[in-house]
Amino acid sequence: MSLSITNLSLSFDHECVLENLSLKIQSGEFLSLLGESGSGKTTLLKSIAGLLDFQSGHIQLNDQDITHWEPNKRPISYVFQDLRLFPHLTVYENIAFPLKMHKVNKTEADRRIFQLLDDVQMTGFENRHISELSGGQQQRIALARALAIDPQLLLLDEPFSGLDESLRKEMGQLIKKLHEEKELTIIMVTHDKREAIELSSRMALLYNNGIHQIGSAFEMIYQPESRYTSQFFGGENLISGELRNQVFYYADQELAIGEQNLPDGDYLLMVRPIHVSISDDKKKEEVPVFTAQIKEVLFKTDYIEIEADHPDFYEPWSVHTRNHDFLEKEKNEIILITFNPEYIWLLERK
Ligand SMILES: Nc1ncnc2c1ncn2[C@@H]1O[C@H](COP(=O)(O)OP(=O)(O)OP(=O)(O)O)[C@@H](O)[C@H]1O
Repeated sequence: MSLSITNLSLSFDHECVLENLSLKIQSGEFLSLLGESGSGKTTLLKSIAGLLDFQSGHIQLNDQDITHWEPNKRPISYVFQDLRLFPHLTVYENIAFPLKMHKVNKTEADRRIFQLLDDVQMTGFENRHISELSGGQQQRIALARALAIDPQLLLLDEPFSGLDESLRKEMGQLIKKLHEEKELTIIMVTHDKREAIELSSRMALLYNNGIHQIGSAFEMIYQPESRYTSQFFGGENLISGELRNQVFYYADQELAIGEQNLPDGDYLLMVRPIHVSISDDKKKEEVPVFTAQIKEVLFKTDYIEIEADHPDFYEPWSVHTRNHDFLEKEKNEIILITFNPEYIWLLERK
């Protein structure tokens, strides 16, 4: 099932939240919606589900315009952040609820419920009350209930919030498995970038009442269209310079720019920390080498992060190393840092 949103605009009390937002997703896609708090992620999800009235715009599923359809007539399921399970009903009754609404007969309902319990690894829990389940188990039941009507589109609003890290991982794997097995189309709101990167096929970043950038994890992280996207995905190292005839001039060095075809002008060169390293010596093959001053040495779980500055850096750079000797380094000490010129990206300097 493909989804197409065209020029969606929505305001609350004259406060614009979404403006002329358009989005297309293909059947079987898994899209993550990311953005700062208040950027409109839940509002977009609820608009798709028909739970909010919007001022203008159209929503199509395949080629059918569903803009004015009642929420319960849409082949869409929504898993709310607070799950909204019925606490006084059993697991069985919770999953049976949407099936009753859709007038599915008892034999077929039983078949689906027991299959779903198996799918979410909750076989044997059918007679438990919701209050007798852990947070993670409740999430699984909410997911099973959402899948009961065999939706063509599954909307997940921060489905793993409130779970500890190992349960988050487990739930993530479960959703990924169900996505693949059932060929579901999924849109998931999340605050967790790593989760979005690991689970979804594309990501959309909401900003300024619309989709600021949409693309694969690689595009969002290594080929951001703006400083906003690059900052959102963190860890940017920037140096100012000028592009002339596909050659970038910065500090006292120059670099041929291959992949990006940009007009001449002022740009920021971006390098992700993974492609920046500490150089022991000024070796010939390491062309870009900077003499930088240590600002901070931070112990991270699996690596050491060094913040180092140079007069031409936009802000201090973040350099990661696994060499524990660097824990002994003091502030203001000088180190040589280099980067891999194959993994650079130019951003407009605004
Ligand atoms: N029912 C409502 N009435 C008035 N304003 C609302 C309503 N629902 C949301 N808003 C406002 O719309 C904006 C977008 O809210 P929304 O919940 O979509 O953001 P979000 O990106 O999902 O945020 P978060 O990440 O914090 O969940 C916010 O400024 C919010 O205060």
